[in-house]
Amino acid sequence: MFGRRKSKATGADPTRQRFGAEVAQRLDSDPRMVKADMPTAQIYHCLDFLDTAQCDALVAMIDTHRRPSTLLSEKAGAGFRTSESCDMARHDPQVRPIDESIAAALGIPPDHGETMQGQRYAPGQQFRAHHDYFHDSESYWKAMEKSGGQRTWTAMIYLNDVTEGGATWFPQAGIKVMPRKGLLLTWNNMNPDGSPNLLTLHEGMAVVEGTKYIITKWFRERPWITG
Ligand SMILES: O=C(O)CCC(=O)C(=O)O
Ligand SMILES: [Fe+2]
Repeated sequence: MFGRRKSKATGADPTRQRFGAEVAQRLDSDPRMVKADMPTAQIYHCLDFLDTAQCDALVAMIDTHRRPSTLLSEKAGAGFRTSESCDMARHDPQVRPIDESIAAALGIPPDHGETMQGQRYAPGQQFRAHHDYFHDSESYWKAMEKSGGQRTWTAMIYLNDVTEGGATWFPQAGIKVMPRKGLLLTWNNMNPDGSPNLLTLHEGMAVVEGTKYIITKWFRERPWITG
């Protein structure tokens, strides 16, 4: 009689609240994980999450497949995301165990993860300040709602050391993370009540010298359907 209620990208949400709490509990109980000391956002890191050989193998794949990065939003202008990226083949024997180990560290079923993204930044390239969660106001939301819904946690791994620049900066949470080979950085894009956390605004700062390679995983609130 009332039709199906469409879920929204924003506002408090019990599913996202539970999701956030369960992942935080998992990370808190893992001695490898270090929690950033701040009340405003849930941000963790883990040194040497990947070893040198794993990082080098992913870098080689990114170099083979890279193409100019794209954006979901139609509102961002030129220069917003100037890096190169690629999808990392999910079932590749070198990718799959890494994909699964990230999901296991967060305690999220692997099918909630979007395809792992590889990214490469040459000097001067950057990803300007953005949120990883989806906005209701954007035209992409309808499609995203059907393919697993909101993005909850992000996990990133730096695949090399960068000579200068290339930090991941959260200007509102007040934290800047320098690239370090093998380091995993992960954060909850939601608040404890399941609403989007505006303070997770972050930027991939321009590389000054060297080249920056990372992989990124975005985890949805429901299984991500590849269509
Ligand atoms: O390059 C970085 O440090 C940040 C990357 C990022 O924000 C993303 O992939 O969503
Ligand atoms: Fe991001």
